[in-house]
Amino acid sequence: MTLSLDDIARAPKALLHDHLDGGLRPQTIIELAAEIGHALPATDAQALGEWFVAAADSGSLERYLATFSHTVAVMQTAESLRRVAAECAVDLAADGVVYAEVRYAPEQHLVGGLTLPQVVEAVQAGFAQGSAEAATAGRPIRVGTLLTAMRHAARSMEIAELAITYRDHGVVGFDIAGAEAGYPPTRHLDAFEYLQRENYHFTIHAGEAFGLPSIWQAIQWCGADRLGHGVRIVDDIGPDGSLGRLAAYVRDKRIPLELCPSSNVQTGAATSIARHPIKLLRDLRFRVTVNTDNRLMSGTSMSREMALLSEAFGWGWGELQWFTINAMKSAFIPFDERLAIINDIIKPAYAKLV
Ligand SMILES: O=c1[nH]cnc2c1ncn2[C@H]1C[C@H](O)[C@@H](CO)O1
Ligand SMILES: [Zn+2]
Repeated sequence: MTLSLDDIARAPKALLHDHLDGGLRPQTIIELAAEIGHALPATDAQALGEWFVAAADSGSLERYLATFSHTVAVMQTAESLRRVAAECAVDLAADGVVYAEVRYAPEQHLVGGLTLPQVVEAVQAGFAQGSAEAATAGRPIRVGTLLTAMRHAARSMEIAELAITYRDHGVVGFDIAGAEAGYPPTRHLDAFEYLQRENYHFTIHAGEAFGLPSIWQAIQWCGADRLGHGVRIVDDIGPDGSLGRLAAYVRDKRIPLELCPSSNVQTGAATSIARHPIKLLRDLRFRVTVNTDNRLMSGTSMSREMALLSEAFGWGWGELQWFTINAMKSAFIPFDERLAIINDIIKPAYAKLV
């Protein structure tokens, strides 16, 4: 059975890996760019949306990341950050996402003179506003934020401290992102060690553009709770399904993989949705989650990612519920709050659908 996009949009979903600066509405980019005189590659919303997808469809993570210069450019004031975050919450909720962790790199939003705390507070205000609007519209959503440090830069300790400062104000975790090759996670070991001493949670983009050494460092040196992508863990799985030591560790410890199917095809981490390692990883019962990464650059949504997988692998409500509960189990909010979302929202809704 293949599920339709509309059916899937009605089901509750949980999203752990979505970038704030990778999910703007094209029309919002156009309006914000006009206010500051930023030149865009297209001036009509439809054409701009298509430009992002085509430009990100490059086969290389570095070229994919180059498209963010336009979104980051229009997110340099408190008002623009607030607006983008509010719209993000509204859009995710309208797509049936009931729990989301949205990440962004505060250090990339200082060009207009904001301080790091001002950036965080503007984004938090936007999520509060957007979540309230979504609840009023009958689509309640809970949004937690992850603060990302850019792996080529040298501000990870500062960003880790920022995350701790705002841990009781909606910031639920930390991450590093950016070009992976040449920037191993161990460059930021001091930040990860600090966060561990603070009993905090973090994920690391690893195993996307670079393979097993990156995943191994993220887990065994840095202590990552989850892997951003982690898709290249398949390099440690034999043709007969036998697991190497690292793959076995990841599965045994139930380390969540934040898989992002469409993004992986665009950056060359997977050759197609139909050949995406998510099928093998699910069959082997890794802790697999489904994510959007960058809705603008992939022209996608959480429901669309699920629909693509349903079409490619014949997955139905049973599999979708499994992915959704996996994501909720792996969220960075407290255990009792995760359990409440699973038991009060997700399970009753899927019980009706299955
Ligand atoms: O998939 C990704 N891999 C590595 N870095 C990424 C990915 N998607 C977005 N980023 C970067 C670009 C953004 O500006 C930054 C913060 O969200 O994170
Ligand atoms: Zn990402």
